[in-house]
Amino acid sequence: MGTRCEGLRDSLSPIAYYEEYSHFRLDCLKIDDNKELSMSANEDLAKERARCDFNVSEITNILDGGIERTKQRKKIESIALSNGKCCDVTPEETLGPKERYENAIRKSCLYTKIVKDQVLTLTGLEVLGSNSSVLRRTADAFFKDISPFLLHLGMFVPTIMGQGTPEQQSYWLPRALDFQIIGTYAQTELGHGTFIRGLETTATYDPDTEEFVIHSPRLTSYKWWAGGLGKTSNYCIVVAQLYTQGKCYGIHPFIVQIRDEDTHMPLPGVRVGEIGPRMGFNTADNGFLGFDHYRIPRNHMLMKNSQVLKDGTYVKVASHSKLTYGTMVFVRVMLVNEVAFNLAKAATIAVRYSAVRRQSEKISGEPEPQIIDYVTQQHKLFVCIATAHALQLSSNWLWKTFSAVLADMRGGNTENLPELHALSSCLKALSTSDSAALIEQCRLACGGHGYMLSSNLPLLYSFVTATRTYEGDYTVLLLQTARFLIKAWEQAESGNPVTPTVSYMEEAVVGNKYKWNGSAEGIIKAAYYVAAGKISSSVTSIRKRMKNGKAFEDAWELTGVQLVAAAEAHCRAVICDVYRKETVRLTANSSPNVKTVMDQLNMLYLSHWALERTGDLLRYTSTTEDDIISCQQRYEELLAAIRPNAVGLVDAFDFPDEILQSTLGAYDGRVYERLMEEALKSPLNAEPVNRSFHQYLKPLMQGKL
Ligand SMILES: CCCCCCCC/C=C\CCCCCCCCCCCCC/C=C/C(=O)SCCNC(=O)CCNC(=O)[C@H](O)C(C)(C)COP(=O)(O)OP(=O)(O)OC[C@H]1O[C@@H](n2cnc3c(N)ncnc32)[C@H](O)[C@@H]1OP(=O)(O)O
Ligand SMILES: Cc1cc2nc3c(=O)[nH]c(=O)nc-3n(C[C@H](O)[C@H](O)[C@H](O)COP(=O)(O)OP(=O)(O)OC[C@H]3O[C@@H](n4cnc5c(N)ncnc54)[C@H](O)[C@@H]3O)c2cc1C
Repeated sequence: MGTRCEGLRDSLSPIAYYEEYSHFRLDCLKIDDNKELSMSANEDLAKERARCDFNVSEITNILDGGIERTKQRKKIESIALSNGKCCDVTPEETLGPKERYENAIRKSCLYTKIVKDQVLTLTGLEVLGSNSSVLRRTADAFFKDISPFLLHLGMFVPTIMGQGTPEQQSYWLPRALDFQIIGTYAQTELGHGTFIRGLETTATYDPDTEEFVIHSPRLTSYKWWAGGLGKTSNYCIVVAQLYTQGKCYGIHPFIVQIRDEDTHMPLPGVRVGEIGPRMGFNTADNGFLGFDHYRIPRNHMLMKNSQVLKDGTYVKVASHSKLTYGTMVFVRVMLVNEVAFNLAKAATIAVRYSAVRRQSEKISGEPEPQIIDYVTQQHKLFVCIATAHALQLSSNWLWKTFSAVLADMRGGNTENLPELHALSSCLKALSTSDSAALIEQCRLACGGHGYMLSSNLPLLYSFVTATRTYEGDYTVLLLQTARFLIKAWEQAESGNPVTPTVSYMEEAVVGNKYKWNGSAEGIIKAAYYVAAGKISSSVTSIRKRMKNGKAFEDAWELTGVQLVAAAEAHCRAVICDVYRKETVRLTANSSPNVKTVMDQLNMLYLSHWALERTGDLLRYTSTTEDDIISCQQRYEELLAAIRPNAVGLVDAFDFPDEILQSTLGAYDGRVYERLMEEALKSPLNAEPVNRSFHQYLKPLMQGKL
């Protein structure tokens, strides 16, 4: 049998090998008819569902944005899931890097075809319309890691939409949306990611040929990181320093063809490849890209915000200098939704597993309790459910804000752009950071089994932790928000009006201390006072340092730790506020039990953060130790109140098993059976004896090495 397994690899292509391989590995181990692998659902989970006291689909509808949207989502999911072979026969994580990439391309094409042929035609939807989050969610039934097409839809297409003229859009968008070309977004270089004004790739206009010459002058100017760049894309957005008539006009976006549309060979003057193994994103062929005096037509510069005329004259069209950064703002807004979705998956896995898993003894001799009955476990898990709600509702609110500012800008009004930039920066920073930390908390809450890739928690973590870095690093984005906050504080101090999200400053600049009251509104107000206190302390530090002779830039830099904390506190207060208001608004017509459980989750989130920040509350408000004690007591009561509904709450996220892709989190709770089934798929189990025994172990053990 072992010989049959070993011989097969040589005779088949890698993918065929892996598909074939899985069919007989069970007979290699002779356990394909193992009677112990029960097919019945877990009884504990069934009991949990029976004790849930609210209507699960009501909360599903709230999270989806209404009953009609739930229906639409389910329709799209069922079309996609019933077509095509969603899941891998062999887990993708057991494949080698090349096979894994090839498999990801196979699945991306399969999914794209299903979407194009069936979802779009049947439902009349647009790929990037209001249902993009549903397409993104459904895609997870096909990919455990990342599709190499993510950057095409996530950044290449949005950049053309946001930065191209109407003519450019009508030329490029139909080809891109029909997947006749596949693109990515190459901005970051080996030497610079954060400081984009320092990018080194040049685009020099040549009026004689009406072309731009794209060039990478040195190693550090090589583009680095773009997803789908290594092997998949034949076009990309390249962000480069624009030179015309001997002058540099700063960074601008260009559409650059990098591979032949027929042969897919890199074009002369283009050096492109994949950057090598990474902590995650291993199926996304993140790439490098360099140019040797590579020429592109003049009209491949995206010219909505500024233009280079045929004679080389530079014309600025946009009224705001930072509109070139528009794609980043758009993606930051999208990412809040993205991480809320991934956190909801992790919470579903960990809560269901915690209802199935029994461990230790609470009382000697008694049956082992479900681990979800330990209050410490509830403390780890329920905040994850609450945070997923908080981020989902904040993301919907941010999207509305983004759309309103975009509409204003279409009419030439960029007045609200700074506030949008400050908001999207801090919400991106905090949502990605919180989600990464809480997904890791879910993994830890699942003990040893959480460490299995088949639980899907490590993959979720490796994906989400990257979101904290890409599209603007956490610290860097909070410092951007801090710039806005400090200016707003100075405006409030001098009695000038400030924008809505910082209106709390008008009251706080007077210097009153806020008296704690444990209501939801009271905690939110206290959170705003903490933010105001931290902003005020930062302003004082900067002024003191400047008084002592420091230049503003140095004083700012030396106050950096406080500024980041101030921006974090501001953003936390905004999330608390939005989460509260949206919960009240969205449950106004809900049944009483739905209202109650949504309110409990909301209060849990607010109390959790009050307790996490007791030092700040004691410092910046009139909160007393007794107030903290009663807040702690309320928090523990909430854990107990939520406990019976915990499984119902994660069921309300409504993830089909195909999307969750987790041995620990499946709806039926057959955790141990699934763990064994997945273990048996390990390539190492395809043969009873591995050849390394004969090559190395046996000679070592017999002293013949
Ligand atoms: C159909 C088939 C399907 C197939 C299968 C596919 C599966 C998918 C399915 C569906 C998909 C649907 C789509 C879903 C999308 C989901 C999400 C998408 C995920 C995409 C993955 C992305 C991967 C990663 C990509 C990247 O990382 S790209 C690179 C990003 N890089 C950065 O973010 C760099 C960060 N740096 C900066 O932003 C800036 O340099 C800076 C830090 C802001 C500093 O800039 P600088 O010019 O130096 O400014 P300052 O001097 O600091 O400030 C001056 C001034 O400007 C203001 N400012 C700065 N930025 C902005 C801005 N953006 N807007 C407005 N104003 C800005 C700043 O506040 C200052 O103002 P003041 O002077 O007034 O203070
Ligand atoms: C998985 C993944 C996918 C990516 N995909 C893409 C893509 O498709 N296209 C693309 O163009 N790019 C992509 N990137 C690159 C990404 O946008 C950058 O890595 C990110 O913007 C951070 O920049 P950096 O790597 O230069 O970090 P750095 O800026 O070098 O940061 C390193 C450290 O320095 C600190 N730091 C930097 N500047 C300051 C400052 N002013 N003040 C205080 N601290 C500072 C940071 O906080 C951080 O701790 C991707 C990255 C990853 C990890």
